[in-house]
This record gives sequence, structure tokens and C-alpha cells, in this order.
Amino acid sequence: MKFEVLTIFPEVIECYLKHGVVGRALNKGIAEVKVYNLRDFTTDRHRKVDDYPYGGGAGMVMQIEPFYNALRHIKSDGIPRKVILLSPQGRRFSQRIAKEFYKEEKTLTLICGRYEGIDERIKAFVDEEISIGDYVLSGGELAALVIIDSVVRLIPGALGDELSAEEDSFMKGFLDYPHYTRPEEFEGMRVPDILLSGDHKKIALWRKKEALRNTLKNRPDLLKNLSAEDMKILKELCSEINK
Ligand SMILES: CN1CCN(c2ccccc2CNc2ccc(C(N)=O)cn2)CC1
Repeated sequence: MKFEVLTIFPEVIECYLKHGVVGRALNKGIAEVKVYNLRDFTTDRHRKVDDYPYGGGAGMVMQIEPFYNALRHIKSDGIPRKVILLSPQGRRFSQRIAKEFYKEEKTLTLICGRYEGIDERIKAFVDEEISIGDYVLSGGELAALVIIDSVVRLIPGALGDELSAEEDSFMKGFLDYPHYTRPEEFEGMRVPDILLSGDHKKIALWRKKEALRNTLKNRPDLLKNLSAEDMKILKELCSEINK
């Protein structure tokens, strides 16, 4: 899986890619990220990437040329790409879309805007506009990193052998269950005994129940198309809560 990022702050992207799961996946060659500094695709002495908005108003707008020049340079290898603009106006990103991007196996070219945004004519070169959530960021770089991180985790081998992307309970459509590690007691708070029992069947059941409890509490909208088994656990949970 290949990614390309167009940004005026390449260090922001490169720094994140040195660490953790994504860093290891890149080192293993499981994924590849190329970062392009838009200023390298300007033609003036000051390497300008922004200008005053037509129609007036506060702030500056990013010019189309540096993006166009960068895309033309990148596309000269003729490899199929999906060009994605990260913006507050985009289609809402989700795990489902991350899987969609992974399965398509196309290079993802991520366009990061700054200032008040990018000249609207950029849309002529964009395949998809994606938002990572309903909030305004100073730039598209964090959104680009969210896409890269969530898609890289889906690549076989990225998470190391013991874990798998399927393990992410969000993949199963629920919120995660609680996690504990040493010490067994901290400030009077003990680890639930079930987790010390070594009874893996009971532990799995407890984890499913706690995942359903968390989902019921924070994201009841995710509780749809439940299996008969999950429905049974949920009913048990509700009767406990309503005691
Ligand atoms: C103050 N302006 C900064 C620039 N911005 C803008 C406008 C157009 C494109 C990119 C950006 C970069 N910002 C982003 C990007 C993504 C998200 C998201 N939710 O995915 C939120 N914000 C508009 C607002």
C-alpha cells in the first residue's frame, strides 16, 4: 500500500511516521509513504503557496498551481491513484471507508490544505473529499495521518503476528472492552477477578458483555443487527442495570 502526501509541513507527516506500528510497517516495507513539500513546486523566489482571496474577506487562500505542478509531477509515472482532499466538507471517514481504501489497493494521494482553504479549482483534480469528523483543524495533515494510520493497520503483518486488525473490536462493530495489566491492585482499585481466573471462555464472555455495556452507554447507535448470543448478553446486562 502506497501513500503520497502533499503539504507545506512535511516534517509534521514525517515525524509521525517514525514511530510505532506505522513506523515499523514502513521499515518492514509493508507500506510506503512519500511526502511532497508544496513549496518545491512553486516557481517564484519566495516559494509562495497562498494569495489574497478574490471577493475579499480575511485570511489567505492556497493557490492551485503548486498543487497542480506537484500532481502532474507525481502522476507522470502513470500509476493509478485515488486523490483525496482532506477537508471539513468531506464524506465522513470511518473504519468501513478505511477498509474500502485498503481493498482498492490504489495509491492514496492525500492533499493537505492550510490557511482558509484551497482554490476551489483543486476539485478538478480530486477523486474524493474526506472529513475525519465535524471539527475544524488548522490543516489537513492530522486528517491525512488518521487515514494513513487506520489503513496501514489493515495491511497483513503491520500489527505483528500476535495481534490482527480483526481483533480491533470496533471492527466487530462494538466499542472496546476494558483492558488491565499489573499491578493487580492500585489505589484500592482491583483488577476484576474473572481476568485472573484463567478461564478463557468466561473471560471472552465477560469481555463481550463489557464491550456491549460500553457500547450501550456511549454508542447505542452501533447496537444493530445483533446476533442471538449478543442479544442474550445485552438483555442480561439491561436486567442487571435496571435492578
Ligand atoms: C480555518 N480553516 C483551516 C483550513 N481548513 C481547510 C479547508 C479546506 C481543506 C483543508 C482544510 C484544513 N482543515 C481541515 C481539514 C480537514 C478537517 C476534517 N474534519 O477532516 C478539518 N479541518 C478550513 C478551516
